[in-house]
Amino acid sequence: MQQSTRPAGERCHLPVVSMENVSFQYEQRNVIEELNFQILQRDFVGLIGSNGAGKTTLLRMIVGLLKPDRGEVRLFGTPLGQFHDWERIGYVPQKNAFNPLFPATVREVVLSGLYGRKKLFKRMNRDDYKKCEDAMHALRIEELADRRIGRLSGGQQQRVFLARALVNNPELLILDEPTVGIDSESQENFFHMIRHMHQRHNITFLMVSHDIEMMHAYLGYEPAHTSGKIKFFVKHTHELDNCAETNLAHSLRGIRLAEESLEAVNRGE
Ligand SMILES: Nc1ncnc2c1ncn2[C@@H]1O[C@H](COP(=O)(O)OP(=O)(O)OP(=O)(O)O)[C@@H](O)[C@H]1O
Repeated sequence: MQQSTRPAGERCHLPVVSMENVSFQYEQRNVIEELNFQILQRDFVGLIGSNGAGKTTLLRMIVGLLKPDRGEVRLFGTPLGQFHDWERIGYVPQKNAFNPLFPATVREVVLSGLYGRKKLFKRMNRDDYKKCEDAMHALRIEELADRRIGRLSGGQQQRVFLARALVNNPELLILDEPTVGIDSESQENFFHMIRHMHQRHNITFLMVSHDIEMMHAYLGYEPAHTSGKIKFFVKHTHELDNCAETNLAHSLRGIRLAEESLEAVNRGE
Protein backbone atom coordinates (compact mmCIF):
# COMPACT_ATOMS: atom_id res chain seq x y z
CA MET A 1 0.00 0.00 0.00
CA GLN A 2 1.06 3.52 0.76
CA GLN A 3 4.22 5.03 2.12
CA SER A 4 7.60 3.46 1.91
CA THR A 5 7.20 2.55 5.60
CA ARG A 6 4.68 -0.20 4.88
CA PRO A 7 6.08 -3.71 5.17
CA ALA A 8 6.57 -5.34 1.79
CA GLY A 9 7.96 -8.65 2.81
CA GLU A 10 5.20 -11.06 1.79
CA ARG A 11 5.47 -12.73 -1.54
CA CYS A 12 2.20 -11.37 -2.90
CA HIS A 13 2.82 -7.85 -1.71
CA LEU A 14 5.95 -6.99 -3.57
CA PRO A 15 6.34 -3.37 -4.61
CA VAL A 16 4.90 -2.65 -8.04
CA VAL A 17 5.71 1.08 -8.11
CA SER A 18 8.20 2.72 -5.75
CA MET A 19 8.83 6.42 -5.71
CA GLU A 20 11.66 7.69 -3.60
CA ASN A 21 12.16 11.42 -3.06
CA VAL A 22 10.69 12.11 -6.48
CA SER A 23 10.49 15.72 -7.62
CA PHE A 24 9.39 17.19 -10.93
CA GLN A 25 9.28 20.75 -12.28
CA TYR A 26 7.83 22.34 -15.39
CA GLU A 27 9.76 25.52 -16.22
CA GLN A 28 11.23 25.81 -12.72
CA ARG A 29 7.79 25.42 -11.13
CA ASN A 30 7.56 22.50 -8.72
CA VAL A 31 4.70 20.15 -9.54
CA ILE A 32 5.79 17.10 -7.53
CA GLU A 33 8.02 17.59 -4.51
CA GLU A 34 9.93 14.95 -2.57
CA LEU A 35 7.29 12.28 -3.08
CA ASN A 36 7.77 8.99 -1.25
CA PHE A 37 5.15 6.41 -1.97
CA GLN A 38 4.92 2.75 -2.70
CA ILE A 39 2.20 0.75 -4.45
CA LEU A 40 2.16 -2.94 -3.65
CA GLN A 41 0.61 -5.87 -5.48
CA ARG A 42 -3.20 -6.00 -5.16
CA ASP A 43 -3.51 -2.37 -4.10
CA PHE A 44 -6.10 -0.09 -5.65
CA VAL A 45 -4.66 3.41 -5.43
CA GLY A 46 -6.93 6.34 -6.25
CA LEU A 47 -5.44 9.79 -6.79
CA ILE A 48 -7.62 12.77 -6.01
CA GLY A 49 -6.53 16.37 -6.40
CA SER A 50 -7.68 19.67 -7.85
CA ASN A 51 -7.03 20.62 -11.48
CA GLY A 52 -3.32 21.15 -12.00
CA ALA A 53 -2.32 19.26 -8.83
CA GLY A 54 0.08 17.10 -10.84
CA LYS A 55 -1.81 13.80 -11.09
CA THR A 56 -1.29 13.28 -14.83
CA THR A 57 2.34 14.37 -14.47
CA LEU A 58 2.82 11.68 -11.85
CA LEU A 59 1.26 8.97 -14.04
CA ARG A 60 3.37 10.06 -17.01
CA MET A 61 6.50 9.73 -14.87
CA ILE A 62 5.48 6.24 -13.81
CA VAL A 63 5.01 5.09 -17.40
CA GLY A 64 8.36 6.59 -18.40
CA LEU A 65 7.02 9.47 -20.53
CA LEU A 66 8.56 12.08 -18.17
CA LYS A 67 11.78 11.80 -16.23
CA PRO A 68 11.88 12.99 -12.60
CA ASP A 69 14.26 15.87 -11.90
CA ARG A 70 15.29 14.22 -8.67
CA GLY A 71 14.66 10.93 -6.95
CA GLU A 72 13.98 7.48 -8.31
CA VAL A 73 10.98 5.61 -9.72
CA ARG A 74 11.13 1.80 -9.73
CA LEU A 75 8.73 -0.52 -11.50
CA PHE A 76 8.55 -4.06 -10.13
CA GLY A 77 11.79 -3.32 -8.29
CA THR A 78 13.69 -2.20 -11.41
CA PRO A 79 14.82 1.42 -11.87
CA LEU A 80 12.76 3.05 -14.61
CA GLY A 81 15.74 3.55 -16.92
CA GLN A 82 16.39 -0.19 -16.98
CA PHE A 83 12.78 -1.32 -17.12
CA HIS A 84 11.69 -2.91 -20.41
CA ASP A 85 8.74 -5.18 -19.53
CA TRP A 86 6.12 -2.69 -20.64
CA GLU A 87 3.63 -5.44 -21.40
CA ARG A 88 3.30 -5.82 -17.61
CA ILE A 89 1.65 -2.41 -17.52
CA GLY A 90 -1.61 -1.27 -19.11
CA TYR A 91 -2.10 2.49 -19.44
CA VAL A 92 -5.31 4.25 -20.43
CA PRO A 93 -4.44 7.94 -20.84
CA GLN A 94 -6.82 10.86 -20.43
CA LYS A 95 -9.22 11.97 -23.18
CA ASN A 96 -9.17 9.22 -25.70
CA ALA A 97 -12.14 10.33 -27.79
CA PHE A 98 -11.68 9.33 -31.39
CA ASN A 99 -12.53 11.24 -34.51
CA PRO A 100 -15.69 9.56 -35.88
CA LEU A 101 -13.90 9.09 -39.21
CA PHE A 102 -11.01 7.17 -37.68
CA PRO A 103 -11.00 4.01 -39.78
CA ALA A 104 -9.97 1.31 -37.24
CA THR A 105 -12.42 -1.27 -35.97
CA VAL A 106 -12.79 -2.20 -32.30
CA ARG A 107 -10.92 -5.46 -32.92
CA GLU A 108 -8.01 -3.60 -34.52
CA VAL A 109 -7.79 -1.11 -31.66
CA VAL A 110 -7.76 -3.91 -29.07
CA LEU A 111 -5.17 -5.87 -31.07
CA SER A 112 -2.97 -2.79 -31.26
CA GLY A 113 -2.44 -3.19 -27.51
CA LEU A 114 -0.26 -6.16 -28.41
CA TYR A 115 2.05 -4.17 -30.65
CA GLY A 116 4.80 -3.76 -28.12
CA ARG A 117 8.18 -2.75 -29.41
CA LYS A 118 8.84 -6.47 -29.88
CA LYS A 119 5.72 -7.10 -31.95
CA LEU A 120 5.79 -4.07 -34.16
CA PHE A 121 7.08 -5.86 -37.22
CA LYS A 122 5.75 -9.29 -36.41
CA ARG A 123 2.58 -10.79 -37.73
CA MET A 124 -0.19 -11.47 -35.30
CA ASN A 125 -0.61 -15.17 -34.66
CA ARG A 126 -3.56 -17.24 -33.57
CA ASP A 127 -2.66 -16.80 -29.91
CA ASP A 128 -2.74 -13.01 -30.33
CA TYR A 129 -6.22 -13.15 -31.84
CA LYS A 130 -7.33 -15.39 -28.97
CA LYS A 131 -6.03 -12.86 -26.41
CA CYS A 132 -7.93 -10.13 -28.25
CA GLU A 133 -11.17 -12.14 -28.24
CA ASP A 134 -10.70 -12.88 -24.51
CA ALA A 135 -10.21 -9.20 -23.68
CA MET A 136 -13.28 -8.21 -25.73
CA HIS A 137 -15.27 -10.95 -24.04
CA ALA A 138 -14.20 -9.81 -20.56
CA LEU A 139 -15.31 -6.26 -21.37
CA ARG A 140 -18.54 -7.41 -23.05
CA ILE A 141 -17.75 -5.73 -26.36
CA GLU A 142 -17.60 -8.76 -28.63
CA GLU A 143 -20.66 -7.64 -30.58
CA LEU A 144 -18.90 -4.38 -31.34
CA ALA A 145 -15.76 -6.08 -32.71
CA ASP A 146 -16.30 -5.06 -36.34
CA ARG A 147 -17.70 -1.60 -35.66
CA ARG A 148 -15.62 1.49 -36.20
CA ILE A 149 -14.30 2.87 -32.93
CA GLY A 150 -15.16 6.46 -33.84
CA ARG A 151 -18.84 5.57 -34.23
CA LEU A 152 -19.26 4.20 -30.70
CA SER A 153 -20.55 6.03 -27.65
CA GLY A 154 -18.10 7.42 -25.09
CA GLY A 155 -18.87 4.59 -22.65
CA GLN A 156 -18.38 1.93 -25.33
CA GLN A 157 -15.10 3.55 -26.38
CA GLN A 158 -13.91 3.45 -22.77
CA ARG A 159 -14.53 -0.29 -22.68
CA VAL A 160 -12.52 -0.67 -25.87
CA PHE A 161 -9.59 1.26 -24.40
CA LEU A 162 -9.76 -0.80 -21.27
CA ALA A 163 -9.78 -4.01 -23.35
CA ARG A 164 -6.77 -2.65 -25.27
CA ALA A 165 -4.94 -2.02 -22.00
CA LEU A 166 -5.91 -5.48 -20.68
CA VAL A 167 -5.00 -7.50 -23.75
CA ASN A 168 -1.51 -8.28 -22.47
CA ASN A 169 -2.95 -9.37 -19.14
CA PRO A 170 -1.07 -6.60 -17.30
CA GLU A 171 -0.13 -6.75 -13.65
CA LEU A 172 -0.53 -2.99 -13.22
CA LEU A 173 -3.35 -1.00 -14.78
CA ILE A 174 -3.06 2.79 -14.85
CA LEU A 175 -6.19 4.79 -15.63
CA ASP A 176 -6.26 8.57 -16.02
CA GLU A 177 -9.81 9.86 -15.51
CA PRO A 178 -11.36 6.92 -17.33
CA THR A 179 -14.96 8.10 -17.08
CA VAL A 180 -14.67 11.70 -18.23
CA GLY A 181 -17.39 12.59 -20.70
CA ILE A 182 -19.54 9.50 -20.22
CA ASP A 183 -23.01 9.40 -18.72
CA SER A 184 -23.54 8.52 -15.07
CA GLU A 185 -25.02 5.08 -15.75
CA SER A 186 -22.05 4.09 -17.91
CA GLN A 187 -19.73 5.54 -15.27
CA GLU A 188 -21.32 3.37 -12.64
CA ASN A 189 -21.03 0.27 -14.83
CA PHE A 190 -17.42 1.09 -15.54
CA PHE A 191 -16.55 1.43 -11.85
CA HIS A 192 -18.44 -1.74 -11.10
CA MET A 193 -16.31 -3.58 -13.64
CA ILE A 194 -13.09 -2.06 -12.33
CA ARG A 195 -13.96 -3.03 -8.75
CA HIS A 196 -14.77 -6.55 -9.89
CA MET A 197 -11.42 -6.81 -11.66
CA HIS A 198 -9.62 -5.57 -8.57
CA GLN A 199 -11.34 -8.06 -6.33
CA ARG A 200 -11.20 -11.07 -8.62
CA HIS A 201 -8.01 -10.66 -10.63
CA ASN A 202 -4.42 -10.31 -9.82
CA ILE A 203 -4.21 -6.72 -11.00
CA THR A 204 -2.90 -3.66 -9.18
CA PHE A 205 -4.69 -0.40 -10.00
CA LEU A 206 -3.61 3.21 -10.08
CA MET A 207 -6.44 5.52 -11.07
CA VAL A 208 -7.01 9.26 -11.24
CA SER A 209 -10.62 10.31 -10.97
CA HIS A 210 -12.64 13.41 -10.19
CA ASP A 211 -15.57 11.21 -9.22
CA ILE A 212 -14.92 11.78 -5.55
CA GLU A 213 -18.07 10.03 -4.35
CA MET A 214 -17.17 6.86 -6.19
CA MET A 215 -13.58 6.99 -5.01
CA HIS A 216 -14.63 7.47 -1.37
CA ALA A 217 -17.22 4.71 -1.63
CA TYR A 218 -14.58 2.18 -2.63
CA LEU A 219 -11.41 3.56 -1.08
CA GLY A 220 -12.67 5.22 2.10
CA TYR A 221 -12.48 8.80 3.29
CA GLU A 222 -9.01 8.90 4.82
CA PRO A 223 -6.13 9.32 2.42
CA ALA A 224 -3.25 6.95 3.08
CA HIS A 225 -0.83 9.65 2.00
CA THR A 226 -0.79 13.27 0.85
CA SER A 227 1.81 14.97 -1.31
CA GLY A 228 1.25 18.63 -2.13
CA LYS A 229 -2.31 18.80 -3.48
CA ILE A 230 -2.50 15.11 -4.39
CA LYS A 231 -4.22 12.70 -2.04
CA PHE A 232 -3.57 8.97 -2.30
CA PHE A 233 -6.45 6.70 -1.28
CA VAL A 234 -5.64 3.02 -1.02
CA LYS A 235 -7.60 -0.18 -0.77
CA HIS A 236 -6.05 -3.60 -0.65
CA THR A 237 -8.09 -6.61 -1.72
CA HIS A 238 -7.29 -8.69 1.31
CA GLU A 239 -5.52 -8.38 4.62
CA LEU A 240 -1.77 -8.34 4.50
CA ASP A 241 -1.45 -11.39 6.70
CA ASN A 242 -3.90 -13.72 4.99
CA CYS A 243 -2.80 -13.50 1.39
CA ALA A 244 -1.47 -17.04 1.41
CA GLU A 245 -5.07 -18.21 1.62
CA THR A 246 -6.46 -16.38 -1.32
CA ASN A 247 -6.67 -17.76 -4.76
CA LEU A 248 -7.64 -14.78 -6.84
CA ALA A 249 -5.10 -14.93 -9.60
CA HIS A 250 -7.51 -15.57 -12.45
CA SER A 251 -6.44 -14.55 -15.89
CA LEU A 252 -8.84 -13.07 -18.39
CA ARG A 253 -8.76 -16.34 -20.22
CA GLY A 254 -9.49 -18.06 -16.94
CA ILE A 255 -12.83 -16.30 -16.60
CA ARG A 256 -13.71 -17.17 -20.14
CA LEU A 257 -12.86 -20.86 -19.75
CA ALA A 258 -14.76 -20.98 -16.47
CA GLU A 259 -17.82 -19.39 -18.09
CA GLU A 260 -17.61 -21.74 -21.06
CA SER A 261 -17.42 -24.81 -18.87
CA LEU A 262 -20.32 -23.56 -16.75
CA GLU A 263 -22.38 -23.04 -19.91
CA ALA A 264 -21.47 -26.56 -21.07
CA VAL A 265 -22.59 -27.96 -17.70
CA ASN A 266 -25.84 -26.01 -17.98
CA ARG A 267 -26.41 -27.46 -21.45
CA GLY A 268 -25.90 -30.92 -19.94
CA GLU A 269 -22.74 -31.67 -21.97
N1 LIG B 1 3.87 20.41 -20.78
C1 LIG B 1 3.72 21.27 -19.78
N2 LIG B 1 4.48 22.39 -19.70
C2 LIG B 1 4.35 23.25 -18.67
N3 LIG B 1 3.48 23.08 -17.64
C3 LIG B 1 2.70 21.99 -17.67
C4 LIG B 1 2.78 21.02 -18.72
N4 LIG B 1 1.89 20.04 -18.48
C5 LIG B 1 1.28 20.36 -17.31
N5 LIG B 1 1.76 21.53 -16.83
C6 LIG B 1 1.37 22.19 -15.57
O1 LIG B 1 1.71 21.32 -14.49
C7 LIG B 1 0.69 21.30 -13.51
C8 LIG B 1 0.22 19.86 -13.29
O2 LIG B 1 -0.45 19.41 -14.46
P1 LIG B 1 -1.16 17.98 -14.51
O3 LIG B 1 -1.73 17.82 -15.89
O4 LIG B 1 -0.22 16.96 -14.01
O5 LIG B 1 -2.32 18.20 -13.44
P2 LIG B 1 -3.57 17.26 -13.08
O6 LIG B 1 -3.58 17.11 -11.59
O7 LIG B 1 -3.53 16.02 -13.88
O8 LIG B 1 -4.77 18.20 -13.52
P3 LIG B 1 -6.25 17.87 -14.12
O9 LIG B 1 -7.08 17.39 -12.96
O10 LIG B 1 -6.69 19.21 -14.60
O11 LIG B 1 -6.09 16.86 -15.21
C9 LIG B 1 -0.39 22.25 -14.02
O12 LIG B 1 -0.23 23.49 -13.40
C10 LIG B 1 -0.13 22.35 -15.50
O13 LIG B 1 -0.53 23.60 -15.99
